[in-house]
Amino acid sequence: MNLELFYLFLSKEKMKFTALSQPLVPENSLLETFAKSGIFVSNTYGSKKFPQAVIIGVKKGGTRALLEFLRVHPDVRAVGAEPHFFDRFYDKGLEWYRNLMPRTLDGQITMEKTPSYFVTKEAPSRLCAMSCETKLIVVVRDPVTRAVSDYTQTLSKNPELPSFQSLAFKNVSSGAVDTTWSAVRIGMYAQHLDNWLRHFPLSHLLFVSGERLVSDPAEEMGRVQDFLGLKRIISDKHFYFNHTKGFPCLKKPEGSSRPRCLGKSKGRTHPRIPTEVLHKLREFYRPFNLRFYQISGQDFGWE
Ligand SMILES: Nc1ncnc2c1ncn2[C@@H]1O[C@H](COP(=O)(O)OS(=O)(=O)O)[C@@H](OP(=O)(O)O)[C@H]1O
Repeated sequence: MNLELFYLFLSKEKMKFTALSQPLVPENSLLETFAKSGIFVSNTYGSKKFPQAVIIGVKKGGTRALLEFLRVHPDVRAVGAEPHFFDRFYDKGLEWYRNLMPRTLDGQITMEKTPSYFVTKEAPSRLCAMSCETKLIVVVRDPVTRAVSDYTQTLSKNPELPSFQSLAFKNVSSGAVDTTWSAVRIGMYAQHLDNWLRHFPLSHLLFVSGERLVSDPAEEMGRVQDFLGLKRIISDKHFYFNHTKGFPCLKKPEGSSRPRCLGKSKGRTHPRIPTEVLHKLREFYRPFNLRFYQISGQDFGWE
């Protein structure tokens, strides 16, 4: 096989391969197949590129689900773990960051997700210093539910944690919300968005509804694929609703024995929070939500 033909074959095979089972089968398996068949291949196809699209937030919005669903697409390659480059590891330098990326062939998009970028003051200017052309995706979710989800995660690591209401309010009876608590602060989306819009035009941002990602993943994934300039490949036929999990999961990829739901840390049972506490928090968020709808041009329908 001449080299050009071989790369074409490799690229086509890889497309099929990533579409069906990317997260379950190590990418080296394809190369092993070639090795077994006597064809020598070094693990250097494609190249490591800076991400052209980044899922920047929000924490507990549904960012893992979005990334895993996107990875079904043959033209998307993504880092599995969160790199935290633009918040924690910026001093390691851009080459360090690029090296974390998977190799991509021409036409494939490199992606990563780190939900804390959305609330990191320095992240927009740093990301723009890499490339102001980067497409940014934000998965947003009702900030009250998001705060409870955030609290649930911390509680799962520290069962001695004080109650939700004692953390959310400076004074529960006066209803003064403690905006220094990160679980509250992250949900003030409009404020964080202002910071991003100082560096990126609104057209570079896509807001994904965390609620619709659960109720109608195919529809939401359609919007995401359009925004990324990808062919609409991920569709209804990739999802089924798993009633035990209470969430949509990916159907069994070919060659795998099981369908794929996200792990136990996604879709935790939330503790019961008193209704009046949730009500007070809803009132607090209302003006922020309205401003967020105005800026983004989308009404997410949170009460
Ligand atoms: N398909 C599917 N399966 C499981 N979970 C799903 C799914 N789609 C969205 N979600 C919601 O994602 C919430 C976790 O959000 P993130 O992945 O952004 O969390 S994290 O910031 O990365 O920790 C997680 O929050 P909790 O329910 O509070 O655990 C889920 O509600």
